[in-house]
Amino acid sequence: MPRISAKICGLSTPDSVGAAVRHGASHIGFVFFPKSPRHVTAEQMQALAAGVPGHVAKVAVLVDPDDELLAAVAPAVDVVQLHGAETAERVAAIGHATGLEVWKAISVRTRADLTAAPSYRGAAQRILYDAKPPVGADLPGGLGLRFDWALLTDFGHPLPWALSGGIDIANVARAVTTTGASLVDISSGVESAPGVKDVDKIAAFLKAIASL
Ligand SMILES: O=C(O)c1ccccc1NCC(=O)[C@H](O)[C@H](O)COP(=O)(O)O
Repeated sequence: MPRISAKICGLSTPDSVGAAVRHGASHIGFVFFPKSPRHVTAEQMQALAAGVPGHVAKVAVLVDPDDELLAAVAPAVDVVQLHGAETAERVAAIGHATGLEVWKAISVRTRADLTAAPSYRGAAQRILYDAKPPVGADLPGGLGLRFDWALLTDFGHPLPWALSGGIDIANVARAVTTTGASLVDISSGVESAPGVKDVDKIAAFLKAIASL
């Protein structure tokens, strides 16, 4: 079992899913957000997820999802990752309704942004710290942006957590050393263009993770 686990996010082709699974991703993410170049439909996700072995957790990345979308995607995944403005009450309700593990993404730019995390205790099972997008950005995540990882150095984490935002093969060792993360999430860093996953980058990244 590697010391550091990795979620490869924003997969939309059989090749990229295959590369993530073959090279040891612990989690694979599917984005349900029409404005995203990584957007997949529930039907596409079901086809992509069909052959994924049980030890690789499938994560549905959702932004303020309604109950209809949740009902469509939940049966085919293991985790729901909420990347919108979901309150703790909504996060808890989604957990109860789906019976799935729920992760809440927190957008971070300053230390003050971290104060949102404790409010999800008892509602989410994990916090995903991601970089805060610029005002007016089309996407709430998947922008390849980093936040100041030193903000997490002495933070008293209220829940299990993962580190996200602008991670790539060149900086992942520093990301892990600085923050103490044991689960990292990557999307743009293993792409050749927005939404286009590069199987060689996926393989190289997961190889690098395994050696940390
Ligand atoms: O990736 C997207 O397009 C996306 C769209 C809408 C909501 C969330 C999205 N991504 C969330 C993720 O989990 C990404 O992996 C995370 O933001 C890190 O992305 P990156 O900085 O590109 O590695």
